[in-house]
Amino acid sequence: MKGNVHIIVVGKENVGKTAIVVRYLTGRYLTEYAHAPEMTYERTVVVDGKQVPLKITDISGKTETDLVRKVFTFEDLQLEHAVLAWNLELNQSETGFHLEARTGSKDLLAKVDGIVVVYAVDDAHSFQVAEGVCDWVRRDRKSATHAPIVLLGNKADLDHSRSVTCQQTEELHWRQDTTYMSAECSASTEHEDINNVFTALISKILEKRETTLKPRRLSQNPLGSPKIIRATLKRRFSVFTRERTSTM
Ligand SMILES: Nc1nc2c(ncn2[C@@H]2O[C@H](COP(=O)(O)OP(=O)(O)OP(=O)(O)O)[C@@H](O)[C@H]2O)c(=O)[nH]1
Repeated sequence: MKGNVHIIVVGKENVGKTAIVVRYLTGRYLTEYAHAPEMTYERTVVVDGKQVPLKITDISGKTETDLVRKVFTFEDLQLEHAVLAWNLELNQSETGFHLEARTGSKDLLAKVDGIVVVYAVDDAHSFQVAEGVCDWVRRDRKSATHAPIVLLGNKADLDHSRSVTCQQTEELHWRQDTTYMSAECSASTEHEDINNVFTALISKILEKRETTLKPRRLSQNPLGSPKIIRATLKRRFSVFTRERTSTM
């Protein structure tokens, strides 16, 4: 296969992004993970019988959120959510404070093939963040980069302390978007659900790639059906027929 498939995983801190990625790639679950602003993993996976070179970037949700909140009064809630999930950094210069994408998130967004937005089912705020991020991504991305999005509810094993219902995901207005999918999983107890999510996403990306690359099919008969050809010829030659008739 030519070119790798690049997927990014984003979401509020502590929702289990790293746990999901590690579970998918190694089948293992660890209780603690080293925190890095951004980690990229590269593997070859088999999807739809094809060897797919895969790149997954796990973006930490840890931000200087409190500091950011103190300095900025967010008029745009979606931006606030994007800040929470995209690891934006607050920088101070002579002219004041600036928000900057520490990981080049916005540039990354233009280049990725698929996005997994994670929330935890026991953390209602993480769901709001995820929803805001999906809206922000859909609004921000260029029309040419309609990367499929998966909204993934993790920690499904914590059903007893659930604060996000399945109905809430179903009610999202952008559900009609064909590039959007939603699912739930538990990185701590299950491998299969996570595997299915990534497989479905990669499959969708490959399908999208094939339709974009496929050359436009030429019509079987470029001139049209015999009936149309006969009608066109008749129209063209009717001038001569009329002329001949008038001289008679
Ligand atoms: N109960 C339960 N705990 C989980 C699950 N997945 C992850 N965790 C725990 O949640 C905590 C956070 O997991 P991480 O994978 O580090 O979360 P993250 O979203 O990558 O966090 P940041 O790097 O801070 O953005 C860890 O203590 C995990 O053990 C899950 O499915 N169920």
